[in-house]
Amino acid sequence: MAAVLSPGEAHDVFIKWAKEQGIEMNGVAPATFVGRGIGIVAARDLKKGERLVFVPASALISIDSNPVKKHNFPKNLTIHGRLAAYLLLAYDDSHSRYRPWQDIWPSEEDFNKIMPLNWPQKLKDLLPAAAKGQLETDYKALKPFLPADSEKLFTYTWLIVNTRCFYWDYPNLPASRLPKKRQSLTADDCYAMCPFLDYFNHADEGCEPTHDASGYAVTCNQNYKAGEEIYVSYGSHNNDFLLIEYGFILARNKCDDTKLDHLILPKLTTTQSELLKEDGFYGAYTLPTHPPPPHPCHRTQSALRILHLPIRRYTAFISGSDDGSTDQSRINNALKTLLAEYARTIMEIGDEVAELDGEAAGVAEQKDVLARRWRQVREIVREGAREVSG
Ligand SMILES: C[S@@+](CC[C@H](N)C(=O)[O-])C[C@H]1O[C@@H](n2cnc3c(N)ncnc32)[C@H](O)[C@@H]1O
Repeated sequence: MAAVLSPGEAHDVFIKWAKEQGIEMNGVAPATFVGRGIGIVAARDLKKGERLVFVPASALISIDSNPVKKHNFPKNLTIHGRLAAYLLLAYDDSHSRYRPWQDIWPSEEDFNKIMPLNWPQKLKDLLPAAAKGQLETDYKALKPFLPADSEKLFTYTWLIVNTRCFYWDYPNLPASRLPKKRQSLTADDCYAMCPFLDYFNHADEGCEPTHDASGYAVTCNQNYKAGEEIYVSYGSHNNDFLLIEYGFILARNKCDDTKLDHLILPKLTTTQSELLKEDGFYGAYTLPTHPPPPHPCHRTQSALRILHLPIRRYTAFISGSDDGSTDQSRINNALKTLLAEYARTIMEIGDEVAELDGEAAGVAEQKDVLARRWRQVREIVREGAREVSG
C-alpha cells in the first residue's frame, strides 16, 4: 500500500528530538499508511543485515526512568499501571521531556474507534476472545495517586502503554536495582516504551528488534526497495490477540488460530477435567491456520481422546506409548462433529453482527473488523473440517 511521506510537522519535531536523544535512523522514515496510522518506510533501497534503528537505553521510558521513579508508585503495582499513571500525571506538562513524543501518539478518538476495550458492550460481547480486565484492576490500584475523575485519561494512557511497549528485561541494571530479582522477572514486568521503535507496524514476518544493555536495535530482515513499508514482529500472535491488544487484524497471519475451549470444556465430566488438569492438558485447545494445514493441536487431540475413548487409550496417547494412529479416524469424526457445531454458532454470530445497528453497532470500522474476524474464524474451521474429512 502506498505510503504518504512526511506525516506532518509534529513528526518533524519528534524526529529532531529523537536525534537529540541519541536515536539513530538509517535509511528509514515515518510515513502515513491508510488503515495503519503511521508506520516506517524505506527511504532508500535497503539491504538485509543493515542496522536501521538504534535507540539508546537512556531514551526509554521504564520504571527505572527518573521522571517515573520520582512518583514512588508502590512496587507491587503492575509496571503497565505505573507507566500509565506516570503518562497521565505528565499529560498536561508542556515541559515534559517526552512532550514531542507524546504529540505524535494516536488520539483518544483513534483509540475509541479501534480498541475493543472502548467499543459498545454489544460489540464486545460478540468478540471471539475476551480482554483480561487488567485495566480496571490497575486503575483501582493507582487511583489514590491520580487526580479525581481520571478514569477516562487513565484508559487512554493505559492503552498507549499497551500498544507502544517493547520487551525490556533491564539488561542495563545490576541485579540489586532490578524491580524484582532478575531471575523472577516475568514477561509482565518487562515493559519499556521505546521512542521511534514504536512507529513500526506489525507483520507476522518482520524485523525482530533486539536489545542489550546499550539499548534497542532493529536490523533489516530482507532487502527492501525505497518506498516499501518495513514491519517488525510484535510476537507470534493470532488475530484475536492482535484485535484485543492492538486494535487490528492481519488479512493473512501465519500465526492465526481459533480456540475450541468453549466447545470442549463444557462436555468434560468433573473426573475428566481433573485428569486433564493433572496431566497439564486442560484448556488452550487450538485449531491453527495454514500453513501448515490446520490440524488440532496435541492438547485438542488429548481432550478428544479422553472424551471419546476408554481411559487407557487416552493414557497411552499422552504418555507417548501409542502414537494415536489406531484411533485417529474415530477422533477425526469427533472433531468433525465438533467443528460442525462451531460452524453453526459462527453463522449465528455472523448474522447477529450483520443485524447490529444504531448505537449497539458502534462506528462502521468496529462492526466491519468484527465481521471480518468472524469470517476468518469460519475459514479456519472450514479448513479444519476439510482436513479431518480427508
Ligand atoms: C506500536 S504502534 C505502531 C505505530 C502506529 N501505527 C501509529 O500510528 O503510531 C501499534 C499500533 O499500530 C497499529 N498497527 C500496527 N500494525 C498494524 C497493522 N499491520 N495493520 C493495522 N494497524 C497496525 C495498531 O493501531 C497498533 O495498536
